[in-house]
Amino acid sequence: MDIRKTGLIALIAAVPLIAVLPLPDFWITQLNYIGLYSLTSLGLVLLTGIGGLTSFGQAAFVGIGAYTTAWFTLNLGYSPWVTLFIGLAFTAISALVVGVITLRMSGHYLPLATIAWGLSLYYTMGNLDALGKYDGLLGIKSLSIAGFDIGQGRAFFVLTWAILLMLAFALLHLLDSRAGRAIRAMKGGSQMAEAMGISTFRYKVTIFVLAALFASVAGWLLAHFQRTVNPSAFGLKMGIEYLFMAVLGGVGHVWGAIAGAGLIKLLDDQLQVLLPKLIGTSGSYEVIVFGIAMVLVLKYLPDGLWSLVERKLPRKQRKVDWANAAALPERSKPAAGEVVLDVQAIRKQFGGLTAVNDISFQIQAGQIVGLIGPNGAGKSTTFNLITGVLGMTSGQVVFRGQAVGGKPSREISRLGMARTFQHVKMIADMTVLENVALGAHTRGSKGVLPAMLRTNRAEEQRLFREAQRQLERIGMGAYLHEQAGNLAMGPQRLMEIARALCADPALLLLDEPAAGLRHKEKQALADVLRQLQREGVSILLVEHDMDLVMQVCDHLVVMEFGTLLTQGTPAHVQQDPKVRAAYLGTEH
Ligand SMILES: Nc1ncnc2c1ncn2[C@@H]1O[C@H](COP(=O)(O)OP(=O)(O)OP(=O)(O)O)[C@@H](O)[C@H]1O
Repeated sequence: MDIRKTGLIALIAAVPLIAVLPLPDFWITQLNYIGLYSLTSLGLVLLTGIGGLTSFGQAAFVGIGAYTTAWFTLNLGYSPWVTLFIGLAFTAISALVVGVITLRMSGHYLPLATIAWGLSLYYTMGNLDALGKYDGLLGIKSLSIAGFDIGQGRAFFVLTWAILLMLAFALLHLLDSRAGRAIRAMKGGSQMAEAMGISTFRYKVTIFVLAALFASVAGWLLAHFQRTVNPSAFGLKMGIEYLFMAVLGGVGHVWGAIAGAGLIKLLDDQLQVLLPKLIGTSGSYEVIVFGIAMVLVLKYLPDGLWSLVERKLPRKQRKVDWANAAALPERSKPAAGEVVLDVQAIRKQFGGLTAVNDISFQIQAGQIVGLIGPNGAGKSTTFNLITGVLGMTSGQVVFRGQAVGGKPSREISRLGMARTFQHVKMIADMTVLENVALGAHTRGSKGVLPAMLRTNRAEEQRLFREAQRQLERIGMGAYLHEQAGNLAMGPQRLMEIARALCADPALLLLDEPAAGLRHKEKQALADVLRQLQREGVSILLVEHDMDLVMQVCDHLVVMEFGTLLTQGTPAHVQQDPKVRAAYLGTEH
């Protein structure tokens, strides 16, 4: 049995064991708090560590869960088992509203917005008479099942840690799924994910709500454990502390959330006693120590303390269980000779600079068209106009008979236009197979909940089967389980092509696929492109390597200073004096 499995079994077995061992009550209470804090910091692993969205406002969601159950049980006599769901509903609604408003913001605006949200909820809780103002609400009843008190001590420990472990496993399942790969793809920016047809905004809102729900469950438990609620537990200071826990533990790792919460809770208690003794006066000196520890961790161990453990653990290879999975549905392919792409006088102006000046060309089914020109000619901009990454100033792009100008890149990609990037965009810590499966995102449908409940297995097998098929198609069958970040440039670029092919595209757009490749790798790439062409794939190739372009292209479009210099067969273009002059930099 591998060490990971042993560790997990030990963790699961520890819960009932701790409950029956004669541990002092103090330690059970400590573990109860660690469990409660871990629930919130687990949400932050998803939101901040995996999704790349920083929130200082999680404590406010803990507050919504806590105050809802307190108010409904105290004033209306509802059962806590009902108020849990009322609290979750309130949390979901408020997270949805806050999320929809703030998650379109980028950079530092989002953390600032979550600070504002955390502050405003804190003062709302502190100023409402119905919520007992800053004194809060007292006399909340303990949790019980059939008259048996499970709201304190060991029983509460079992309840909290059972919920925590259940959610931790649900999160692990989520991260290893179609939805999880989409969430992981957002961290380095939204461009790659959107090009895979993923609505990054929808996933951002989803993980924001999910993290808030985790916090809400913690709030519900906390209210019945402490039997009182007041705003101080849900203010900005706590919001920052939750973030500390997640970052210190290892914000990218599920188990890091628990490690971080445990460490902060235990250190906090010890330092509160030790530091005043050492310094000789009382004060919140532990905050200063945490601040320094945080800076050191961020500087020297940005992936948190859990990454030290993770490094020591053996990597588990995914079990190949999809050999008999059903094939994914395929889109209808263009007939030979059909115009797949019709670029009609597209123009892009950046202020006074016309980067693309009324460029027109067509691609027919099964053709490889090369878009060439000196540096700064406007090739990448043209590429981005076609794929919807940039909006055009004027003109139109017709893809398979449909005008796509003005559509966002994810919609264009869903119509069957798949692309690679000039600078490879991938998730370095995922395997090649998982990266490639991301390309088939729009060919699956299972979302977050089926992933957490693990009812998505059949679809996952179909996606992996397709990813393997595409990797084998381009000769990368031996790399399935390799970590993508460990690949050399050549295989990385091939991996991107396999990922694009996973979308079952009618048109493949390759942005400088030969850049950084060695001679042999370029030859292999040329073979792959010719093979794809034989299989009926149409390709638009932006490329500087003239040998490759002349070898594989049927038709060339030459640009210079944003304008169309000429177009035609490679032989025709090679003979054109204007092209020679453009490349040699002479007058024409
Ligand atoms: N976002 C932008 N804002 C302003 N100018 C831009 C922007 N993107 C590109 N440009 C300008 O548009 C022109 C065309 O750039 P583009 O990157 O499309 O050329 P290219 O042919 O792809 O060059 P290369 O081969 O070096 O990648 C350049 O003068 C560039 O500086």
